[in-house]
Amino acid sequence: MIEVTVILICVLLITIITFFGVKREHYRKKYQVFYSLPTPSPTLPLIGNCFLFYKFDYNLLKVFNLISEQVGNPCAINLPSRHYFTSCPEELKIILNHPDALEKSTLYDVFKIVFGKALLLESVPQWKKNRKLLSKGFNQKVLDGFVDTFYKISCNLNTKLQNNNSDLVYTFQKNSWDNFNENLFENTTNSLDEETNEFIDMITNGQHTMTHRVGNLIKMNDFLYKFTKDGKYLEGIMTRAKDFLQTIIVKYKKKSERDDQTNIEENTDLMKLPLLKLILAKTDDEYIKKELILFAAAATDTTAYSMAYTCILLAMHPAIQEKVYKEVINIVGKDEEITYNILPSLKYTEMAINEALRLLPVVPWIARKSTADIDLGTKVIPPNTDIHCFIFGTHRNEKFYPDPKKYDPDRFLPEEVAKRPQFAFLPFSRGPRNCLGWKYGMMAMKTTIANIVRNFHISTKYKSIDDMEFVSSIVMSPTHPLDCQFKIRK
Ligand code: HEM
Repeated sequence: MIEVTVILICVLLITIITFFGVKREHYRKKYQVFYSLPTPSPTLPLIGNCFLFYKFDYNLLKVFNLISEQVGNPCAINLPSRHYFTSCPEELKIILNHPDALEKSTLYDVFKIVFGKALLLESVPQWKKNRKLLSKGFNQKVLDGFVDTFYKISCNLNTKLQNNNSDLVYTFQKNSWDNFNENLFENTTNSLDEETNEFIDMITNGQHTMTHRVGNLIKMNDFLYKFTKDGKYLEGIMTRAKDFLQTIIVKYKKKSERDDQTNIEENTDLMKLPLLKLILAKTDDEYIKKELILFAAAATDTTAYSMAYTCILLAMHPAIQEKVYKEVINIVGKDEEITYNILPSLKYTEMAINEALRLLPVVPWIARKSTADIDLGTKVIPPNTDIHCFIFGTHRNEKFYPDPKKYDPDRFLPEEVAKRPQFAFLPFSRGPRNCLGWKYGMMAMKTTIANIVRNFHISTKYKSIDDMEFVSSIVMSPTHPLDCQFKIRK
């Protein structure tokens, strides 16, 4: 009897070992290329390549540029689990369109403290529902209705730029904040007339504080983080931000009590429905505030930095600036209002902005997570792998952009665009989970830049983009005030 039991146990053990052996071999073969990708060295026990974040003081741009240059691209990074890193347009096309790469990377978990269940980080099933609903706040009719505000506020901006003593980026942040409040919160702010703005400061400081969690194993732990100085600081910011939003919500609710009570969720033919109304239709108070914070942050910083970079690049290239000026004068005139129907005709202005977004992409990096195999043709990425899409690297690849550091809007002539892979240009990301506000951003930037250029000669001391230095957390910002002068055109 004992002998039979021993034989049975042996057979069972051999079966189990063979089963796992075959499975392991199958796994190894399937993901062989992925597991043999080069990684930055050294890879340290427990922390892998996380030390790179400390080494470069959490400047993600420096870390990713170093990896690109030294290891090559695509490659893998150990953070401490194995992450995939690419800036190759053909791969980005597969990844960003893939239904199993719509989840956000676990690295973004550090931002959940602020954005929580908001659209940017929400997991896929709920994200799909929310995205469908909130997209209604950005249909073309709604966006066209925003342009008179963009124009009005850009006129106020011009009066400030004449004697601009404050930081260029800060001035543009105030401009974007006023745009955003009036268009999307139905709340008039005059931050351009104020010295400082608390909410903008919170967005800037909060973002840097959150990024310092990436790669820090203690700070990445939510429980421990609460007891750190940064954790307490961030909690303070959140309380103040929520108080601010509460006043907007109360104001809006009072106003809408007087309006007719439309059932927003069921109404499918909404021509002009502000984003705030769509978000407030939800019942979860915590969700509402985090979604509002996300939109405020997403809309303010991104467009502000991009407009500041466009101005600097135009200042560095007077001939290009003159071409934009001539287009605006020919199409709009010197003093006429810039209206929504004119915007599509400002083609060269758009090319100049696109080229600025290519050269200095305000969001230089995004990260997703695979929920199943992602077959890239040359390799298969396993499920549960973090995937880093290094947009900055794509935009500076000389294969698609010869002399990549040169500012040349003609790269965006239709015939030039047609020569490149579509995913070689992705400042707003691409695919179903791209930037929801990209059209809003482009329309705001076109109106504002056109109105600036027709009124000012812009100049700067910089001769090349290498005269400036940038740091990247979520958005890429300069490490110093930007030098830029605005002299009124006679
Ligand atoms: C120059 C301006 C802007 C740039 C370069 C930009 C860029 C981006 C990028 C790269 C993403 C990440 C997409 C991904 O993970 O694949 C994103 C997401 C997002 N952006 Fe923007 N953005 C800009 C302006 C705006 C504006 C003006 C708004 C709102 C009014 C906005 C709202 C959002 C939202 C809600 C998401 C999350 C989308 C989702 O996960 O479904 N963005 N943006």
